[in-house]
Amino acid sequence: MTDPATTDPLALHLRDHIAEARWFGGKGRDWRLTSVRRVGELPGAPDGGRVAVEIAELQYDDGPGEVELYQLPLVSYPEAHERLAHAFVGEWDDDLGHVFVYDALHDRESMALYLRAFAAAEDRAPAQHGLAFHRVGDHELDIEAHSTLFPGEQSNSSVAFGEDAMLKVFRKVTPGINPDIAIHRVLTESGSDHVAALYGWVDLVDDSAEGDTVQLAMLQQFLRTASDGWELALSSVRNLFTEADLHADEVGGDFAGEAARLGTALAEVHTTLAEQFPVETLDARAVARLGSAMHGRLDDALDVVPALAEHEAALRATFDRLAALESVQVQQVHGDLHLGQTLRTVKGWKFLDFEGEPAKPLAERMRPDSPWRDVAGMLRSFDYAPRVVALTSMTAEPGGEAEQQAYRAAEWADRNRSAFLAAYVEGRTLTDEEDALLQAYVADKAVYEAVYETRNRPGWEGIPLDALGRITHGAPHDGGSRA
Ligand SMILES: Nc1ncnc2c1ncn2[C@@H]1O[C@H](COP(=O)(O)OP(=O)(O)O)[C@@H](O)[C@H]1O
Ligand SMILES: O=P(O)(O)O[C@H]1O[C@H](CO)[C@@H](O[C@H]2O[C@H](CO)[C@@H](O)[C@H](O)[C@H]2O)[C@H](O)[C@H]1O
Repeated sequence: MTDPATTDPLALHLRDHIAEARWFGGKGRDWRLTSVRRVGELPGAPDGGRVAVEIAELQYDDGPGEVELYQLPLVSYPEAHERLAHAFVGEWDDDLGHVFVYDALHDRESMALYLRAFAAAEDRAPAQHGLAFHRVGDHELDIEAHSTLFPGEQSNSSVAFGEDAMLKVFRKVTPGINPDIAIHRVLTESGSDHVAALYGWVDLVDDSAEGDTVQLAMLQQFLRTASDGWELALSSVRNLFTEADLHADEVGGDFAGEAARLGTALAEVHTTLAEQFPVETLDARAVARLGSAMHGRLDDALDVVPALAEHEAALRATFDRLAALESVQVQQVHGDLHLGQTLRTVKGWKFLDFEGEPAKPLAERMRPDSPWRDVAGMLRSFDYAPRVVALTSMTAEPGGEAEQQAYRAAEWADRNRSAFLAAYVEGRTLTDEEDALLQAYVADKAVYEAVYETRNRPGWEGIPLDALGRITHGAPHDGGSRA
């Protein structure tokens, strides 16, 4: 196929735009832009311009024909706009004449069109211009609110509307149900206190998308005054580290109360998800497959992180213990939980980003899993927080500050893991089966992290590797509450 980037001016400019975008997940890989398709337009015209949603299809040439779709809302104006210079995509001729094209998420006029389209929509709204805007609940949107693009966008782009609402525009899109929208919707409609309420979403309704809807964006409550759980945990650790003579339970910034509240909140979310989505019992064969999947991930990880070999035998025994269980109950879970996916508000903890692991195919992300996967994700995060503070602040003197900090890091992690877990299970002791599941999920996550850190944050791989050293030597609170 001819690379459209060599012929079409839009594609030519989009290729560079995508390559440099922070949300583009294929950086460093060998890829081509195979098509760009205009799938819809926003009703209304800002300053004689047009806001259109383009879907770019990318093909990776370094793997077995992998294809990805990326969403680009673009605004075309007949004149250049200096205020949008930082969001400039390119200029070319199209049916509007000569146009100056910008990333619409940076443009208040364009984002106001989104807000108005939501305000005009009702649930199950018919598609307009290829896009269908849906509403949930009866929250009255502040349609005068100005938009502000969130700094530090990662896999997606989020825009706040004043203090009222937040639009998350999914960048990499896949035909089918988006778990973030589906789960937020169910939790909102069932009155859960532990998510930012869903106000609406946008679908692309398009025959050429092989009959499948593509979910493009979601609008939700903006938790303006909320604090990021990861940042709160880091500042609690810093407090501990500055009080050299005090223990974790004696310093002002002790996090254990918050950790316990997080445990309770997660248990409540799991209960609601179990009520609202199907719950299944995996039989012995399916459980064995769960164990095999963990072995398989370890096989792959060993190629990337040779240091894992030291823990291989013990890890395999941990996975075999899970694989030997007669049955396992599975349900809808978060799937990618860590402290960075939590926000503390005056009304308690909220969980964010129910997209699951972005690297997994969509169908797999909505597949029921054990709730212990989410618990394990949080336990790993409590291990990370003090290690990250120590890594970024310690002076590595043997026998000096470094050793003392390592000791205190372990103390902080133990205290908060225990508080979280005890609250999650309401103080009871884990059964043998639960312990086997939790140990296996914690180990599986740490193996994943060893690969993630090796690829993304060299210097941090010691965090999961040290944890694996402890886990495989039976440390009590790294993955269980029974010892
Ligand atoms: N409803 C909300 N209100 C306020 N801030 C939010 C809200 N949802 C997410 N955020 C902030 O935006 C950041 C990115 O959100 P997230 O859902 O994790 O997006 P992404 O998929 O891009 O990672 C979060 O770290 C959080 O700080
Ligand atoms: O935020 P994502 O859902 O894309 O998750 C990826 O990035 C995370 C890092 O931001 C990574 O999480 C790991 O590091 C965190 C500290 O930065 C720590 O709290 C987590 O426990 C640890 O797993 C996550 O693994 C990766 O998938």
